[in-house]
Amino acid sequence: MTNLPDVRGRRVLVRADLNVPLDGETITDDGRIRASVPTIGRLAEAGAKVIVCAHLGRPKGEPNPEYSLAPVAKRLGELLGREVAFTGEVVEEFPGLQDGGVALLENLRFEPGEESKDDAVRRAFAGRLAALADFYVGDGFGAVHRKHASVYDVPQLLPHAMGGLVAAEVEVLKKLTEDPERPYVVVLGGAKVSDKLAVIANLLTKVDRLLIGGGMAYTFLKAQGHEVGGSLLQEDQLDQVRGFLDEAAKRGVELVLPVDVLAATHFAGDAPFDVVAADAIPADRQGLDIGPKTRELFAGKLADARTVFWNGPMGVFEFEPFSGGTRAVAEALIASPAFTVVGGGDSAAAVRQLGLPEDGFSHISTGGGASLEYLEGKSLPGLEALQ
Ligand SMILES: Nc1ncnc2c1ncn2[C@@H]1O[C@H](COP(=O)(O)OP(=O)(O)O)[C@@H](O)[C@H]1O
Ligand SMILES: O=C(OP(=O)(O)O)[C@H](O)COP(=O)(O)O
Repeated sequence: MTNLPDVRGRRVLVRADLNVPLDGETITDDGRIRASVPTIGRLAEAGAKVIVCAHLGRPKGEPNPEYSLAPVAKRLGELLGREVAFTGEVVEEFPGLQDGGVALLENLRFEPGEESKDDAVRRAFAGRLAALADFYVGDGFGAVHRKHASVYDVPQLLPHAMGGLVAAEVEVLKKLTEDPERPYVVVLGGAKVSDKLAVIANLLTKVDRLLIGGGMAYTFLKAQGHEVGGSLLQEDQLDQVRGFLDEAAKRGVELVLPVDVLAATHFAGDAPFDVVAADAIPADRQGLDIGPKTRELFAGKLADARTVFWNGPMGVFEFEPFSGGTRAVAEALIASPAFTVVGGGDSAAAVRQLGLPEDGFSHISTGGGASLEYLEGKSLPGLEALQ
């Protein structure tokens, strides 16, 4: 941490990314909590009164018990080896917090001010958060691309510092932006299709190859004129995607799409499915994973890469029958001598859930969208505010 004066006895607000996958109240992967522990622990050791704030999921500005951070408070306490105070309030002063004590606020996205596009509304909420503390530490790397109150506005109201996690993530990603060894391949998948389509225009100016799988692939297949049945689709971005296909061809960037998929009857782990050609998805089916030919195709396209960034699972890996594509890409990266970076909450969780060795990658980042926007060369609100 830089620029932070002696914190003993002072109140420090830490913005962390604790957006972990949950099954009911059970945390299925605690990677992001673990990644947040060093900064929080160090501040507590130094005698600060640490108030942690974070979001979970996308509850859209209103309280929703499904997205409560209560299970996260419990897990954070276990990992820190100290009690974490949690009252279920988004803005809470914790007057009884001792020096070295840690508290967690409830999900910031329960308040409309957190994500508001209206600067005044966002700043008003930021003011309430800033009033809780004397200092701010920005350590939620996975959210630094969001112009949200806790990420962008609060650091403008308080003396602030960049947390160790954000600093370490940026250090690694810098290597990918400064003269990456080629071929440079980016693999995109996952479900945040709209967000990730937005980064492709810029990536096409930087990479040699772009492999597209997961829920991202179907908007491309549809843009090529194929039916995709009930697969994930960003209907309003088809024209934009046609533009990417043209632009890639013009620039000589290889844009590689699935040639086959696992087409399931519905979205469930036990749904019947068939392997079908990517241009022959039946109308009553949805693609939940890339097929075996695509796995081989993608592995081949990764074999000679010297730099790889991968964000977004290739299928619904949470369901075992649809985890094979994600496993195949992960294994291709593990086998590769390239500089390999995996980013994203679910992508990192997938690597761990599939029992793959984390040290098989050069770096596993806690941020997917944040990493992609950094690689685009964009200025990220949460980094800008910490400069
Ligand atoms: N074909 C698909 N259809 C629906 N969801 C998919 C598909 N492929 C992957 N997904 C889902 O994408 C989610 C992860 O997406 P995303 O949040 O974009 O990744 P990350 O968190 O790594 O950035 C996973 O929960 C996975 O089930
Ligand atoms: O999960 C996250 O991003 P990621 O899926 O791109 O890794 C971050 O917590 C940001 O969440 P958001 O994409 O709902 O703003």
